[in-house]
Amino acid sequence: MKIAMASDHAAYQLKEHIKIYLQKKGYDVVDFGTHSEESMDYPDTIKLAARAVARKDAEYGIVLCGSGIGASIVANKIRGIRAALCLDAYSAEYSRRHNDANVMVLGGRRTPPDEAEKLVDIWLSTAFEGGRHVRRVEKIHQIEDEECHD
Ligand SMILES: O=C(CO)[C@H](O)[C@H](O)[C@H](O)COP(=O)(O)O
Repeated sequence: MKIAMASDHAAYQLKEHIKIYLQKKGYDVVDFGTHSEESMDYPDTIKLAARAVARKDAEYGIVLCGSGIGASIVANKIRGIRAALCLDAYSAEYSRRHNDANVMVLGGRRTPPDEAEKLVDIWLSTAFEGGRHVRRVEKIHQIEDEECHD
C-alpha cells in the first residue's frame, strides 16, 4: 500500500519517525517533504501529499504540522480529500469508520512518537463502515460542486 506523507518543520521529526515505522511494516511511503527542521510554510508540502491522494497516486495520506490544524485546513481544500486530525484513539478509529477519511493528520507538537505509532496503526487497520455513512460522505463532496457553481 502506498502512503503519501508531508509535514512542515514543526513535525519533521515525527514525520521521519512515522515514515520509518511504516516502511519497516512494508508500506510504500512517498515523502513530499519537508526534509529538515528549517522553518517553512506547511501549505507548500501538505498540498502535494493531499493532491497525490486525490489523484489516487497513493491510497492514503498522513500529513503533519505542529498542531495538526494548519495541515488539516490545507488538506481539506483539495477536492476529494477527507482529512481528519487524530489526537486520540477515538478520532483515529471513527475518522475511518464513519468519515472514510483518506488523509490522517497528526500534530508534531501534540503527539509523542510512541502514541503516534498507535494512532497510525488504528487508522490504517480500521475499515469504513459504509451504510448510512456513504450518503453523508457523498453529501460532503456535493458541497465541493456547489461551491464551484455559486
Ligand atoms: O501548527 C502549525 C500550523 O497549524 C505549524 O506547524 C506551524 O509551525 C505553527 O503555526 C507554528 O509556527 P512556527 O513558525 O513554528 O512558530
